[in-house]
Amino acid sequence: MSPYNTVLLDIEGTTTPIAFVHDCLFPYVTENLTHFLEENWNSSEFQGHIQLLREQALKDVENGITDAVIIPNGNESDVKSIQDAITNNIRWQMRADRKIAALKSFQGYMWKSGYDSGELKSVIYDDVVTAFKRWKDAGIKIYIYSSGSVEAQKLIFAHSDKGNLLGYIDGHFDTTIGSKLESQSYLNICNELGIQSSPSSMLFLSDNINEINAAKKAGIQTAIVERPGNPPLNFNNGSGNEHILVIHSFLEI
Ligand SMILES: CSCCC(=O)C(=O)COP(=O)(O)O
Ligand SMILES: [Mg+2]
Repeated sequence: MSPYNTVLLDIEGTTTPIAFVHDCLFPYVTENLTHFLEENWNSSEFQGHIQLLREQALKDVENGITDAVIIPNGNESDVKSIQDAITNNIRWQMRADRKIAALKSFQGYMWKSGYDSGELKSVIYDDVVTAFKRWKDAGIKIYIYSSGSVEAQKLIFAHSDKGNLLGYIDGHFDTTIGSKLESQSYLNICNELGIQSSPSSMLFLSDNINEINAAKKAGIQTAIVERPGNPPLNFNNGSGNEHILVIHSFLEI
């Protein structure tokens, strides 16, 4: 690996166990949804999130996604029918684990209540904190790029089992900069950070081979992170992935 002065980190499967996301964060949304909709119905912030979900559902239908759940507006339907449609829409998107900005920002908005009440506390791998300290001591900048919304990312690092880690992080990116599966998104991040002429000065760590390949194509250095509970990598000869550096802890870098 060549020297790097910026790291870009995925969250789920990389800094945080997939199990925390699927066994704690996602059930928090599905189990509390009905009550949350009733409690927050008159909040303008809440209605802003619902409007994003409504617009996304219309785009989904336009794009031929036949099982998309349309959310009517107040002129078209009564409150109970709208709430049922929102519930069905969110449950459908979460079953499919969609990495769509409207869903992700709604989830982040709901998780805030869970972190504030103490019901949620995130899990960050031990080596991540040690690596954060080492990188900071070496003057290396730390950025996050996750499908989770920026708000949700900040909550994960602020309310972790290792304490508030936000002070280590120089900035956050979510899919509003582009899909994690497209090289252009990584170039956009380099542009934002003013390192477009030297993308190889950045190291991207993720558990997802398709994200790693997209970042590599943009000229960024990469390593794939294999954590307990992540799906097996199965890099067979001929897959084209044999040369990708596999790590099990950030301290191997
Ligand atoms: C950071 S919010 C919780 C995780 C989440 O919803 C998600 O989609 C994370 O995906 P990642 O890109 O970090 O693998
Ligand atoms: Mg991930």
